[in-house]
Amino acid sequence: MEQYIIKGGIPLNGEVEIGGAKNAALAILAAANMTDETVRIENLPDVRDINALLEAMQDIGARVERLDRHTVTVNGSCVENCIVENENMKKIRASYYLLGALLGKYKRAEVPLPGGCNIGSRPIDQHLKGFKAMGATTRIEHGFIIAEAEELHGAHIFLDMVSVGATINIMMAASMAEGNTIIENAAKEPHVVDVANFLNSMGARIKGAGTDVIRITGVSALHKTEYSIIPDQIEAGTFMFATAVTGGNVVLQNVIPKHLEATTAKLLEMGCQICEYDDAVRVMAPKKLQATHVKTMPYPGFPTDMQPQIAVSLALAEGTSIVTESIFENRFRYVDELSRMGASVKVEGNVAVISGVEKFTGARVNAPDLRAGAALVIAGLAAEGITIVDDIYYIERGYENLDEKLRKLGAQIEKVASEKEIQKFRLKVG
Ligand SMILES: CC(=O)N[C@H]1[C@@H](OP(=O)(O)OP(=O)(O)OC[C@H]2O[C@@H](n3ccc(=O)[nH]c3=O)[C@H](O)[C@@H]2O)O[C@H](CO)[C@@H](O)[C@@H]1O
Ligand SMILES: C=C(OP(=O)(O)O)C(=O)O
Repeated sequence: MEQYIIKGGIPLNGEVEIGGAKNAALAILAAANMTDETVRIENLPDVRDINALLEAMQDIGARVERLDRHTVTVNGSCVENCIVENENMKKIRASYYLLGALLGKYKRAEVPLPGGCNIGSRPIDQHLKGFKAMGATTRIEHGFIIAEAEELHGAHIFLDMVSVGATINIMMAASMAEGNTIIENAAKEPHVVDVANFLNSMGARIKGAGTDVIRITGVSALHKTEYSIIPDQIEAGTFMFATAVTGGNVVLQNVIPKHLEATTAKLLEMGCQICEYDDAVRVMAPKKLQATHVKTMPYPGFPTDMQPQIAVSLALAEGTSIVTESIFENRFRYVDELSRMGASVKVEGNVAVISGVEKFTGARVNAPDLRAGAALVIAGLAAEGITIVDDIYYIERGYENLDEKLRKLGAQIEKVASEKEIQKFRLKVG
């Protein structure tokens, strides 16, 4: 089991390159199986979830070629059966995108019930409701969701809540259904738009992605394309809070500043200065962060995937902050770990009341999930002394070379795998 070991207290400084968006890339890879022609995908993050999905696609017969670390070609013409048995697909959330993609193309899909971060109950009833409205039957047997249809037809679908996964899944299946589909109360996240742009570049006819009404006219076949994935707004936001909390000054390259607006607005309220360029942003931290309140919301609101990172930063701000988590019911599991480092946070239901403290002190903590894990790394960067973050497997689901990127910004952080390596780090940093 690997850990991150961090000697905190160093302001981050310099430039960091942000990778492609995991949550866009996962859906785009699944959608790449919807044509018999070869699709080239660039700016793919090299993270565990992506590699697990690529492996599962190969298991069902897709031909995947890695041209370089961030570029693949996918050819789905050899997909032999639509039964996804790969064990890892139980663990990741985005395996559900194979349902929409395979159902759209082959009118049949069998996929394990998805996993992902343990941040709430995470039902997929809206995905299934959409498929049913398009003429599919769905059932759950032996841990698999089976969706099949004689033929898929367009439908008018109202989502009961704003769901990124359901919006994208329905959009994929509807791209190859007969006739017109309308998705109302659709998610507007940048990755919904990215997946729509990708499908359109393959010949799909999707309009309105990025608004809450998406209209899709089904086509009978999709064709080859070359596509570059958008930058990861959550990776970018994570580095922005890491900069803020360490009192640093960092330029993030390869970002779309518009996608970061909710994060930027909060950092400004907390006293940071932000400069926006065409495809970069600079974050300059103040001497002391100020408290603020935040509520997670679907895009363009403040992202739930950034909630632990802002909460950790507020725990070191001057004053009392209120963080309300309105998307997932179990996304404060990191708070006990943070308390070990000296944070003062009281959680009641979906609200955390955070009284800023003067400093954190390093401790050994567990990453309970992906973003909470990243947030604990941020806490370690700011803490006095040494922090060890266990279970970094979760963090690596969604961050490529987090330790390396932080080291380039001056942080003292290393990935270690044994007590011996931990001791070596302690001796090195003094
Ligand atoms: C792989 C991926 O892209 N994961 C992202 C995706 O997850 P995911 O697609 O699971 O999140 P959704 O947007 O679907 O979930 C939003 C809310 O709707 C509920 N819901 C959703 C679908 C459904 O059928 N029924 C239902 O009740 C969920 O429990 C949650 O409370 O969007 C989340 C919200 O931005 C992000 O935190 C995740 O990082
Ligand atoms: C919650 C997340 O991922 P997943 O939906 O894959 O669990 C995330 O990316 O923060």
